Amino acid sequence: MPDFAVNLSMLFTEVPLTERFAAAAAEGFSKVEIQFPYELPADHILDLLEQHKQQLILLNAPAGDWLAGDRGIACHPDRIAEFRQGAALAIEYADKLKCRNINILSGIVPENCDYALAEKTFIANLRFCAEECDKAGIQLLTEAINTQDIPGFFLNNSRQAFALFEAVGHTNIKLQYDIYHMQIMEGNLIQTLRKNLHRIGHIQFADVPGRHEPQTGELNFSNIFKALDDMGYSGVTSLEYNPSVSTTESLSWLEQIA
Ligand SMILES: O=C(O)[C@@H](O)C(=O)CO
Ligand SMILES: [Mg+2]
Repeated sequence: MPDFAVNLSMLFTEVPLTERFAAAAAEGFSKVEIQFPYELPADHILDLLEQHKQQLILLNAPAGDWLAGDRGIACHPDRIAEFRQGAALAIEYADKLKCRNINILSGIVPENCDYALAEKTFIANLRFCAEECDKAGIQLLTEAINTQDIPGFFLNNSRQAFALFEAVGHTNIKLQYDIYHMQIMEGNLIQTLRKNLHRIGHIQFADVPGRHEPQTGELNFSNIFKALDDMGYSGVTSLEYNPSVSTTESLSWLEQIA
């Protein structure tokens, strides 16, 4: 079975972020991820991780002004300085929290922005971060996100990601493969994972449709997890779904299929 982690930004939201570490530990999770940890000082998060003997395995770099509609700014030509400042903050948090993976969100292509310029900006920002993360011993990731949930999101399928990696030309960049987004955008999950495992650094999942826990939609997670084992995937696989019931109740699939 995969090495599971739980996303504390989407699960255990019944309680404030500071209490989710304990809630996750009570359900047996020793690995956690947080999309945007910046609302808490890194020292506070470190205390919580140590208290609950947990490892933070992933955080996102700041993604602009989420409430104003930003979903990342790495492809925004006019915000390169802001993006790089955010990347530095992400590395500072990751360093302090001993977190070995940072995810960069490309963002939505800005209105009236030439697509080629957005692509060029994203490539340059990924190259810059790949190098900065490399120096800090951190794996840089970027995630493809479906365009139903986020219309206009620049990076939205695996083929596009792998072509971009060629253009970036740095070894320290891998795909954060989110099974939920990829089922919506391209399907063919197991074959894509198997063929590209060497370029995939982290996996997340939710069922489709609805983005809820396994067994609520169309995906056969029992087969997917078995295939990941069979292909030798040794990374972490994270629960990143909106529970359709309470978080604790939503975990019943773990006993049934995992
Ligand atoms: O899939 C997602 O939505 C996340 O992994 C994420 O980081 C966007 O904030
Ligand atoms: Mg995801």
